[in-house]
Amino acid sequence: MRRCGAALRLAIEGNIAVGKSTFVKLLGRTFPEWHLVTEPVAQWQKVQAPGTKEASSPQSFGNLLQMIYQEPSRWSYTFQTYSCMSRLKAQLEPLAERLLKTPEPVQVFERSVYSDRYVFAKNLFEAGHLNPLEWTIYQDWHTFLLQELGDRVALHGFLYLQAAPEKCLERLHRRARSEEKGVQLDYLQQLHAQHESWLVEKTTEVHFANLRSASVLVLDVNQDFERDAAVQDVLMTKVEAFVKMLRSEALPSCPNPHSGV
Ligand SMILES: Nc1ncnc2c1ncn2[C@@H]1O[C@H](COP(=O)(O)OP(=O)(O)OP(=O)(O)O)[C@@H](O)[C@H]1O
Ligand SMILES: Nc1nc(=O)c2ncn([C@H]3C[C@H](O)[C@@H](CO)O3)c2[nH]1
Repeated sequence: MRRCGAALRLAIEGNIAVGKSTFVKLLGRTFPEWHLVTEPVAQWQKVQAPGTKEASSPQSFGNLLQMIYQEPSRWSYTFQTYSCMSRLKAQLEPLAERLLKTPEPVQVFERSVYSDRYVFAKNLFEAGHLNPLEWTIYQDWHTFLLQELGDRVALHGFLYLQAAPEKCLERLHRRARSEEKGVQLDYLQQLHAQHESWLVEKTTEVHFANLRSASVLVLDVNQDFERDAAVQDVLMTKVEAFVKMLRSEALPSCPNPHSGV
């Protein structure tokens, strides 16, 4: 159970190009006091030695995102170790000073150590790009690390942005990220099915009790919310109600600092 003053922790999940980054920006405008953590794509596009800053060491070891799309069987295991580690680091970052002063802090992560396994790595294994030995090793360290870290990496809820794979492909083409130019509809259909099994149908076997009990808010984002204030309002109202519900569930005995009592 969450202590009074501890942050409520959420992750945004959804298919490639469904609009997560766009949604994060909208959350930032609507709830400026929330702490939002974007997916570290730039880090995957330019892998550098740990502890080096671009100014001090311009050496990059390569674009891992491009490598996995070009040669998935060669690079899937490497990618999933790196993506999961970067997500773990983000989820373990201590609360920013600014958030410590907020009465009801909220942290929102773009994807999580859970989608790393139950969407992407699982899909790569089922597609034959992770071999059984690699998948076994990945799952072994993933379970071990997350069980050891316990509540430190636990999330209270998920905001699942749901849209048809065809819509995601349309947006992916519009965004035109060079590494993704070979992405086909069938890959987005596979990832859509993984999200649905995990977050909606709940048929994916998960290995963490706190993950099973986390709530999921499904948000239909087929409609264009980028340029439509009314659609944005509907989405933000749902998020606000979800957060309120999670707070009352996780903190039944904490006084509400906004209630004036
Ligand atoms: N609801 C929407 N309607 C129309 N276009 C959208 C919508 N949301 C996002 N877009 C557009 O779709 C493209 C992809 O959006 P975005 O980069 O936010 O996706 P993402 O889910 O963060 O992608 P990734 O999975 O690669 O991190 C962008 O060009 C964005 O402007
Ligand atoms: N293989 C694989 N595993 C992941 O955990 C993962 N997370 C994100 N991505 C890809 C999707 C977008 O192209 C791009 C930005 O989201 O990175 C991933 N690919």
